[in-house]
Amino acid sequence: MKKFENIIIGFGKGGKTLAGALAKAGQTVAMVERSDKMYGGTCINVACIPTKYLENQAARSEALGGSFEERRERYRKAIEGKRDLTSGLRQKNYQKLDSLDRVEVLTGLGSFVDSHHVQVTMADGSTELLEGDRIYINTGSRPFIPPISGLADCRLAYTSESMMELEELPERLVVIGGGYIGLEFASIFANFGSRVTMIQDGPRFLPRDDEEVAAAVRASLEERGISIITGARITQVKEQDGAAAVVYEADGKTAEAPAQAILVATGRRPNLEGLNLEAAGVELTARGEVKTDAGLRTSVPHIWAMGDVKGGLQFTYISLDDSRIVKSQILGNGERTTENRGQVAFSVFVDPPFSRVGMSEAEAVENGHKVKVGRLVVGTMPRAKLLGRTTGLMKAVVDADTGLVLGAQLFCSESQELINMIKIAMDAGLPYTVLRDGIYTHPTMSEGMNDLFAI
Ligand SMILES: Cc1cc2nc3c(=O)[nH]c(=O)nc-3n(C[C@H](O)[C@H](O)[C@H](O)COP(=O)(O)OP(=O)(O)OC[C@H]3O[C@@H](n4cnc5c(N)ncnc54)[C@H](O)[C@@H]3O)c2cc1C
Ligand SMILES: NC(=O)c1ccc[n+]([C@@H]2O[C@H](COP(=O)([O-])OP(=O)(O)OC[C@H]3O[C@@H](n4cnc5c(N)ncnc54)[C@H](O)[C@@H]3O)[C@@H](O)[C@H]2O)c1
Repeated sequence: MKKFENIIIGFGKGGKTLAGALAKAGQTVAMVERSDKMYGGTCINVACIPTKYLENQAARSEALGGSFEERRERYRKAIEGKRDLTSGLRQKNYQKLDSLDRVEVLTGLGSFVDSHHVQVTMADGSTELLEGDRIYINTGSRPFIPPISGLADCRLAYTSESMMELEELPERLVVIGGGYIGLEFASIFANFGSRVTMIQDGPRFLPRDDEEVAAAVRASLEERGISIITGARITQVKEQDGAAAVVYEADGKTAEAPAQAILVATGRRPNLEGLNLEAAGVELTARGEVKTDAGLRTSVPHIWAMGDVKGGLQFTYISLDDSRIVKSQILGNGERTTENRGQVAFSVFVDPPFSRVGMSEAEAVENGHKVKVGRLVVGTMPRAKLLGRTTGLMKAVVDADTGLVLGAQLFCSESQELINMIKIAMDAGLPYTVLRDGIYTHPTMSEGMNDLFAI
């Protein structure tokens, strides 16, 4: 049996960052990762980085235009390029931890034996027993596959991960789900040249976002040829002769969407497979997530959880911040918690990207604020014009009494960068006039703040 001060199960963003910090502080760490294809976690291998690479390649391909055959060839090259990128990152991530004297990386499935012992089962079936003073669960999430008749057996149905290994560009793609993965893949494959249909169950497109901005996002996707069906009940997936069809009911009618490929993007659930949490006495929430307090401690005092496995927002930067919170508990003064981490912004990388932070106008009013709303049509901005990226709308919500920024929704080129500036202003408690009256470099999208906040 090997003894460590810290055992981390899962080589995700939170886990690897914490491992480095603990080792730097002189502590020993065992990093347990079940797959040699996943060093560095979901983000760099099968999620954020490869999707954003493909998003960039797809936009370039769309700009070049050409026949479906030419687009198909560019798609194949992009898949190859994506593999090179992720394998390079994976190797770097492994080396970065493996090169640390106090860290040992063990490649095998981690399972609790009791609250201080983890058994690691390697690919060849051999096992190693570890003892840890403190244990951290960072096992991420996996796709939820809804119980739709014919879906589980359909060979043309993919998750986001298997879809990115698809060698051939499908002529027709049906995306099930209108969340972040659904939107990003719909946008990517439309830019590569597939005919895309997106089907979601809920009646409202982007249900948590400002209606006017959501309508602008929808109109832009539809103009790009993506067909969006909301309020649908999918009843069956059919497959015959190398083609598939998604059967659904919407507006009181039954219809079929034909497909060469179906992407299932209906949410992700905590990855607890094989962990044997009961043996450690770690409790789950009613939703099946690892239950944690504001310091990310589980129901067992020397076990913590970070990232997707503990539920809540599923983003790489949340897992990263979770590691800061745990580090603050273990190595610091325990001040940082989930309650004081500040505003969390989101960006969905459609083309152009859509980003938000804080409250929408409707949410602010519901929360009892008297609001002032700024609105900017992106097509009027010099930067948007010179880039030829004139699609978009920005909205900002300000508390009319205090002048504090309550939120912003930006659908425009570079919104994934702009939103962080607004987040900082909100965290710092700056009045909106600081953004309104700032001197910005020109010609940039940032200078839009002068007009957006001129309210
Ligand atoms: C297609 C897609 C695109 C995304 N795009 C973005 C984006 O642009 N920006 C963003 O911020 N977020 C994005 N996300 C979300 C983001 O990827 C996740 O929130 C993040 O990767 C979760 O990290 P984590 O630290 O919780 O764990 P992960 O990175 O998921 O790591 C968990 C690790 O644990 C391992 N593991 C699991 N069980 C065991 C076990 N029992 N023993 C040993 N090892 C185990 C897994 O193999 C895995 O390597 C995207 C997600 C997807 C699916
Ligand atoms: N840019 C980013 O930061 C980024 C990108 C991709 C994914 N992610 C993360 O990954 C997570 C998972 O993404 P996701 O898109 O799978 O989940 P999601 O929860 O965002 O969306 C799921 C969608 O599927 C729909 N749905 C569920 N069951 C359905 C059914 N039977 N028929 C039709 N529609 C159905 C839901 O209404 C919803 O539109 C997200 O929480 C997100 O945080 C982030």
